[in-house]
Amino acid sequence: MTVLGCIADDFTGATDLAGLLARSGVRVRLHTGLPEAAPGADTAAFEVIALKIRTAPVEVAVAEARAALDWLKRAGATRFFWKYCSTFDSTAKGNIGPVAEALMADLGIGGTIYCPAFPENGRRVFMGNLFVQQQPLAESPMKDHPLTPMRDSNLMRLLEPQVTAPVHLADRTQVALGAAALRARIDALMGEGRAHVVVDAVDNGDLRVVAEACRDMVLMTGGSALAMPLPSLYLADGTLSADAEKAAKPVLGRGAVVLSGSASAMTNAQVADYLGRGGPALQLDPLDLAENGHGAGLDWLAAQDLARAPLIYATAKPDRVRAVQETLGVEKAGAIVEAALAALAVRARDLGASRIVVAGGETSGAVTKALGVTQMDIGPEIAPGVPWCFCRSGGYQIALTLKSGNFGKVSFFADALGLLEVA
Ligand SMILES: Nc1ncnc2c1ncn2[C@@H]1O[C@H](COP(=O)(O)OP(=O)(O)O)[C@@H](O)[C@H]1O
Ligand SMILES: O=C(O)[C@@H](O)C(=O)COP(=O)(O)O
Repeated sequence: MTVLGCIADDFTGATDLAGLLARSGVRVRLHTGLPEAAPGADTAAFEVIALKIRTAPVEVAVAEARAALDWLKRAGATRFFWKYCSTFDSTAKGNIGPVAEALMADLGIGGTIYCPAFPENGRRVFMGNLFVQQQPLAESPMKDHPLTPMRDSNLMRLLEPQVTAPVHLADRTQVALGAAALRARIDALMGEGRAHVVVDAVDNGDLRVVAEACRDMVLMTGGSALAMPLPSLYLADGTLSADAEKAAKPVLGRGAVVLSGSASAMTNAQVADYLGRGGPALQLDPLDLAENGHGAGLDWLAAQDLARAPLIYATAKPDRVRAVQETLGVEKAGAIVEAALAALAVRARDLGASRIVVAGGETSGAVTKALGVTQMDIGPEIAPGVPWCFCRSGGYQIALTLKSGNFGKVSFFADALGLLEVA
C-alpha cells in the first residue's frame, strides 16, 4: 500500500527525491511520466511520478499534476508530496504555486507548506530567503539559468504572484521551538481560509523538525531533503511497516556515454574536468544543429569506442548561451539541444552503451522519454541527490543517472562511471 504519493516537476528532481527516500531502505518506485496502466496490487510504499512540467505552460503543468495525483490516489496514497527544485526554479506564472493550488483544490485542503532547503547541496532557507551555498539565490549562478533565471531570493515574493491565497512565513525561530510548537504556528498561520506557508530550514536537523511537524499533512511541498526524514518517521509511528526490498544489481556492459545539456556553473566545471582526462568528446553547437540537424553527431558517435565513455555536450558559458538564445529564441535553442542529445542517447544505447550519464533536468526529461523508459529502480547514490537508476530501454537493461545541473562534485562524470561494476 502506498503511504506517500510524490509528484516531481522534472526527471532529475524525481531521481533526487527517490534516491533520498531510498536511503532509508524502504521500497521506492519511480515512474517516468504518468503510468499508462492503472495501479496494480504491488504498489510501493513510496511511489514517485516524474513529470516534465517545470517550464511547461501552466495549464499543461496543472493538468498533468492532477492526473498524477489521481493515479497516486488510486494507488492508495492518502498523503502527497509536490517536489520542485531546491533552487525554486519557476517564473512569475508558475509552476510551483499553480500546481500546489490545483492539488490543494483536488484534495479539498486549505493550506500547505513550502521548503526547498537541501543543506547537503548548500540550499538553505533563512527568514524566507533562499541561499545557494553562501550566496542569496538571486546572486548565485541561478540568476543566469537558461529557462528559469532566478532574480529574487525571497520565497514569499517569488511565490506570491504564482498563487491566489496569502503567503506566510514560519521562520527559523519557530522551527527552533520544535515540531509541536512549529505545527501550532503553521496551523495558526493557515487559519481558516486557504494559505501558503514558507518554512525556514538551514540544516538537516531543521528539516527533521519540519517533517515531524507536518508528516500528517495531506500535502507537503518542497525539495527532496524535506521528504528524506519521512520514511523513518512513518516507520517509527507505525504508518509504515519495514519493507527493505532493494533493487537487484543488474550486470552491465562496458559501453558508456556522457551527455551534457546543462549550462550550469557546476556542469561547466564538470565538463572541463572530464575533458581534462583526455577521453573522446564532441561539443554540439546549437546554431549548427539548427541549420544542419544532428546527423554529424550520430556519425561521430558511431565511430567511437564506447568503452572509453565519450562525452557529448552542449554545455557552454552564460554569454555563449545568451548569444545562441538571442539568435534562436530561448525555447527553440533548448528544444534543439534536447532533441539532439535525446537522439544521441538512443543511438548510444543501440551501439552498446549500457551506462548513460545525463546532465541537466530538462535534458534528462528529453533523454528519458526518447529512451522509452517508464519505470526505474533506485541504485547507489553517486552524489547527494544523484543516484544511478536501473531500467529497461528498447529491450536493453541499462543504468541511467540523471544529474541536476548544479549537483555533484567537479569529478562527477568520472565518479559516476567508476561506481558501477561492469562485466
Ligand atoms: N549552448 C547552449 N545554448 C543554448 N541552450 C542550451 C545550450 N546548452 C544547453 N542548452 C539548453 O539549456 C537548458 C538547460 O536546462 P537543463 O537541462 O534543465 O539543465 P539544468 O539542470 O542545469 O537546469 C536545456 O533546455 C538545454 O537544451
Ligand atoms: O531539487 C533539486 O535541486 C533537484 O532535484 C532538481 O530539481 C534539479 O533540477 P535541474 O537543475 O533542472 O536538474
